[in-house]
Amino acid sequence: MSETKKKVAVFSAGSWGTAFSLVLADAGNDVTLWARRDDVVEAINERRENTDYLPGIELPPSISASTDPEQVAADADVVVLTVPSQSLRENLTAWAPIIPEKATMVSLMKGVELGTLMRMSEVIQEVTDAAAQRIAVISGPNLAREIARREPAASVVACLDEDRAKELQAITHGPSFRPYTSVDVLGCEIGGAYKNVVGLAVGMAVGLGFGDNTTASVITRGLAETARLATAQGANPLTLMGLAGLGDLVATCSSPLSRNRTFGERLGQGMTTEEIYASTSQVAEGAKSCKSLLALAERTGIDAPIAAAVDAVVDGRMTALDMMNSFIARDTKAETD
Ligand SMILES: NC(=O)C1=CN([C@@H]2O[C@H](COP(=O)(O)OP(=O)(O)OC[C@H]3O[C@@H](n4cnc5c(N)ncnc54)[C@H](OP(=O)(O)O)[C@@H]3O)[C@@H](O)[C@H]2O)C=CC1
Ligand SMILES: O=C(CO)COP(=O)(O)O
Repeated sequence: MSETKKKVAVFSAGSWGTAFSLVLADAGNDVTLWARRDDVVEAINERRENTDYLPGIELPPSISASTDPEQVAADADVVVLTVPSQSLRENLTAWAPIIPEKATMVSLMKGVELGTLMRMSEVIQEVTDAAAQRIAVISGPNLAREIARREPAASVVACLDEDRAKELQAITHGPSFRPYTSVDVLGCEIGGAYKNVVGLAVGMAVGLGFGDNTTASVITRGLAETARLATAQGANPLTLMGLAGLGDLVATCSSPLSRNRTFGERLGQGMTTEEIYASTSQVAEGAKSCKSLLALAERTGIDAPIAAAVDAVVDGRMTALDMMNSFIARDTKAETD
């Protein structure tokens, strides 16, 4: 449990921002949530519930919300960022001037920026001009709804500054949430972004009606692909075997709560990407990040057959069934397990 109460600003009040606010509140901190819509702020402050994203979950008085970023960021010790990956740069450009200079910035996002191929911590560093040691990442098997229900879960707090990672560990450790520290920011971020792409592939297999042999094969080869890219970029291979790698991959690929797996399942059932976007506003980060991860793999000289095939299905250049067949076909460089 938190020894020192901190003031934490959380941008924004989607499913993970709200659930993570509960983690912070349970650990004894004061949390201010930024939401861009008045109705979300009113529901949180008046009804003590985020009816849009976490209906039925009561929010304690230590969590308040506002649409005013300046009010949210004022005097914050920690600023948590949890907007969709592809809008982070635009959002943070507006918020950078109001973030207190001493505050630790924490990314909860799992994606890689299109075009620049930057990880979220790199975008934060570039936009705010902060030292990399001031930026942390929290990533692990943390499906928002299960966290909000206080089901036990663990996660990784990664920061190049180990003392800062330990401080964040202390202020997030609560009755149902167990954070572990790491200095491997890169490994955690590649693990978090890649598992969404593998979750899409597994969802496609499920949507096509395939069983556990298929999904286990995709998960395992997906982990190999993730580890190949992450280690080539400089990550510790053990990170990919931990909570932010294998742990998150298993949670995402097994759970009907995962938006990426659900998105893949719909593709597997024959819906197009456009039809899926028209049917839901929920974020499936892997549908965008597969392109960035594929480009990152190409730039690094790494074979990434699952990311390539997922990208082709998302773009409508390949059917989900062809993707599964390409997975079995002997058309990649990898021959050993
Ligand atoms: N949900 C989960 O279980 C987990 C999610 N994550 C990661 O957290 C990040 C956020 O996901 P999550 O909370 O689930 O997403 P949600 O779809 O639940 O919420 C998205 C939030 O971002 C806001 N938003 C959407 N577009 C913009 C924009 N252009 N500018 C500013 N705000 C915007 C939404 O506001 P509005 O309601 O007004 O549209 C909403 O508050 C992702 O990177 C995801 O991978 C990580 C771990 C767990
Ligand atoms: O990152 C997550 C669980 O750790 C959430 O996964 P989805 O974004 O696929 O819902």
